[in-house]
This record gives sequence, C-alpha cells and structure tokens, in this order.
Amino acid sequence: MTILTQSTTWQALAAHSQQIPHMRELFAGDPARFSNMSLSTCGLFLDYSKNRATPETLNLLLTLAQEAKLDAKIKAMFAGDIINTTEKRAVLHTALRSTAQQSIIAEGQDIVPEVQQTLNKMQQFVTSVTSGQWKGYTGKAITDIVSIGIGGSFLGPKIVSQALRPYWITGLNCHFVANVDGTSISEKLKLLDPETTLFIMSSKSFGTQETLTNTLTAKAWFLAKGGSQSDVAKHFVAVTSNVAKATDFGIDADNIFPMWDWVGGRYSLWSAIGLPIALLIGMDNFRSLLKGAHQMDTHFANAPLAENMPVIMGLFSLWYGNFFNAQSHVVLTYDHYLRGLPAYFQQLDMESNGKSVTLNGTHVDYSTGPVIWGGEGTNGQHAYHQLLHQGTALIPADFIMPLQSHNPIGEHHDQLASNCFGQTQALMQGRTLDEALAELSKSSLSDEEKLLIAKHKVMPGNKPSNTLLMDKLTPETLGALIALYEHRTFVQGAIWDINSFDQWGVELGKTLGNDVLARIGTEQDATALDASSNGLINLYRQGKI
Ligand SMILES: O=P(O)(O)OC[C@H]1O[C@](O)(CO)[C@@H](O)[C@@H]1O
Repeated sequence: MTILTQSTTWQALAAHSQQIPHMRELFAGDPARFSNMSLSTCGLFLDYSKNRATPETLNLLLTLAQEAKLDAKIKAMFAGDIINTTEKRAVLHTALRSTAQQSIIAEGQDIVPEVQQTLNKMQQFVTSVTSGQWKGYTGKAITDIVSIGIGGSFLGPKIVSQALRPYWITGLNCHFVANVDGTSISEKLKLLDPETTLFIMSSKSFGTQETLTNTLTAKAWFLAKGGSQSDVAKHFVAVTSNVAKATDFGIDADNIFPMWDWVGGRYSLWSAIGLPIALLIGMDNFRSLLKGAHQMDTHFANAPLAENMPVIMGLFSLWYGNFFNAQSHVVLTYDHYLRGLPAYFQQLDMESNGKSVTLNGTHVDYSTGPVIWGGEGTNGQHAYHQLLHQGTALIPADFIMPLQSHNPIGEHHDQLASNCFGQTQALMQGRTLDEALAELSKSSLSDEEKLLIAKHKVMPGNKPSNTLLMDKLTPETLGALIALYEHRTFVQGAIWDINSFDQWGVELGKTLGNDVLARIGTEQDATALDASSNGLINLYRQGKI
C-alpha cells in the first residue's frame, strides 16, 4: 500500500463514503445547504451543494489535502521550483498572465521581462496584420489566418477563439489545421488565396510530425500558387521554444515568437501560442483573458483551502474517483460558444493526470485521472443524459452556464437555464418507485403493468454535480474559468503525488508510428513486427482489403 492509502484520513474517507445519506435527505435536513456550499470568486459562482458531502466529508478531504502538503506544493509551483521533476522543469504557465510589475524567477532568471517583451511583439504583430500594414507578396492585406498546430498548440487557440466569437473585432478569418490527414489541410486550402493568407506554425518542440508535415504542405501550396521562396517570410510565422529548428526550417528569425520550457503545451494558450486568438479578438481582449486567469491564480495561491474554488472542485473529483469508483467526469457547457471546452479539458486533465506512478516511481494503488468527456447542453440531454440518470456508472458532472446570453432571443435563454438547473436537480433528486407509481396512477395500465413500468422509471438520483455560473461569457470570465480547471487538475495531481506536467506516455506510439512509416514506404512486405501490425501494414500497402 502507498503512503496515501495507508493514511488514517484515507481510511476514514473510505469508511465515511459508506455512510453518506442520499442528497435528498441532506437538502431536506439543511435549508442553508446551498448558501453553505457555494463559492464566488473571479466572476465565477460555484454551487457545490449537489455533492455527496456533509461538513465532515469536506473536513476529511481538506485534511487529506493538508497531509499531502497541498499548500506548500501550490507555493512551490508559483515560486518556480522544479516540480516537473522528470523533465527537470519549472511549471510557470501562471507567469504568462502575471503583471509587468511582478518578478518571477525561473532557473535563476526573472522571466517576467521576456514574457512582457513577447506580449509586446504580439501586440505589434497583431496591430500590423489587423491594420493591413502587413502585406502579402502581392501587396495585399491579410484576410485569412491558418493556425497549424496540434494538441496544446491547437486546442487552446481553437476553442478559446470559438468561445470568444462575440469578441471577434478584427475582421480576419481563422482556420485551424491539426490532423495529419491530408483532408484537413486540403479542405482549408481550397477556401484560401495565397496572396492574402498568413500561416502560423505553432509547435513548442518544433518536432511534431503532424505540424511539420502540414506546414510543408502549406509552403508547397504557397509556392505552387505563385509565391516565391523570398516571399515566404510575408506569409509564414512560427511560435516555438525551439528557435534554432524554426530558423533551419526556413522561418524568418523576426517571425518567430518564443515559448519556454517552463510552459507545458496543454497550458500554453496564454503564450504566443494564443496568437490566433489575439488576431481575432485584438490584444486588449487577449490581455483581459490573461487578467481573468491571473485573478484565479491569485485566488488559488492565497485563498484558504476551504474557500479555494479549484481546491473544492479538485477534492470532489478525487472523492468520486477514489471512493466511489467513478471512472469518468462529464463537463456540460450550457452555452453554444463553450461547446469545445470539454475537448480542451480532455487534454488538460487526461494528459496531466493519466499517470500510474508517483513522483518517486512507486506504482499507485488508487485511481488517478478520470476520463473527461462532455458536450453542449441541451444537446447532451437528447443523447447521453439517459445514462447519466439511469446508467450503472457514477459520472460526476460539471454544468457551466453564463446567466446572460450574447444572443438574447425570446425565451431561448430562460429555456436553456431551466434545462441546466432541471438536469442537476433530476440527477440529485431522482425519482422513487412510489413517485413513479403515483405518476402512473391515472393511467389505464393494469397494476401489474404500472409496477413494471414504474420500475423502469425509477431514477436513483444522488448523482453529484457542480454548477458553475458567470454573469456573461467574456474574455475575463473565460480566462478565470480555464485557469480554475488548470488548478483543479493540479490539486488532484498533488494529492495523488504524481507528475501532472510530463507526458512520457505519448512517445512510444509516435516512435512505433515512425517505424511503421519507414516500413510502409519500402518494397518489402512487413514481416518483422507482430502478426497484426504486419498484416495491417501490408493491407495498407495493397491499398485495399
Ligand atoms: O507543440 P508541440 O511541441 O508541437 O506539441 C503538440 C502536443 O503534442 C504533445 O506533446 C503530445 O504528443 C502535447 O503535449 C502537445 O501539446
């Protein structure tokens, strides 16, 4: 057993998990439950009263956090300590949204001046492109941006741009290319004119196959459509922490926006990786996004654990994963602009906490990161909410909704809100057999049939959910919201004593993929691998089954 599961607090939580009354009783017994179990900060309001929790539950979970030295670990991250121990790196995405007055030391150097310098370089670039001052090779202004990147170099820019659609002010169009499937870039290039298109190649490592291949294809298209090698600098810029590789690749040194090792890809939208966002919403709005996240950083770093929103959300997720065997967590965004957020949180949380050894290499004897999934409310209600309500899997849920719509039409927003709140109520309350029978009492069914149908209509309820509200979806509230989830992920990783900031597990598939690529191109049939891989490769080489 690991230290964590041996602890008396862990044992106490395990015992306590068997004693929690149904939430119906908890609400019936405490009219002040909502006000006692809700929190407001940074323009966000969290209702966590629909959780399987009593005051003792929170005390035990907070004790677990204290025993895991969560406070000290939070301070170590903000102080620039080398907490990404396997890659020997600091974890300072928070510095990307620091104020110019701050001083943050990483590897012996104050990094704030360089962060500010890069923001100023982004400012100049955004102004130049959006004002039409930046000209393409035929002297025309840029109309279309193509952002080429994958993972953290794609999801942040894509999903935040989508979420802040009401703030698009620059008149530019932006297209995102991630997948190496040629169809993805082909479908984009079909729409574009090389004279007015600017490509942003985003890759922290500058070594990612998909991004390199897509950028080479874009360059070939540009040259085939009339551009010359000397024109490339007018149409290709890059964001990377590997400036040397970018220049070797042919990106003009002035067109390279730096990134840093102390920023993880999945935490990088706040850096120049966010350039596509800034080109759409303008730098002022981009700085508001940073400001919102900075406010959440200040809250996370300073609020007592019991009043700390990321800590509360992190502890509840851990509670269900480790003591109720919840294997997944669903994020339901009751806002069309936020429909991509679950996908963003998938990489954030699953690439961070999808680990099974502790910092000192001991194999864990407890669950770690759950599967994160989700979608847009109310669409999900007509798709997978059936399983949330009556399935056997326990799936804690987060409901996210702005109180005010950017498009207030008739009853639409009232109906959206009523569905959001109705769903959390139904998950909590459920429907008993008696209630189901009562509903069927006036039907013409026989008593036997009524009982049978009633049994199918029973809903256990007691399904946990958090509801996160904001007045309106703005760059600032979105910044705070995403930073909230970043820190929620941190809290769980810190208590599980795992490294939330490396991702060694992604390498083997890439290495074997490159080996397969080498075999696919040869004359000989593949024979050296396992029978399945040989077989699949040879079918691919034949091009037909
Ligand atoms: O920005 P890069 O270095 O191209 O990496 C893209 C993505 O690939 C990963 O390394 C996973 O393969 C992610 O962590 C990262 O966000």
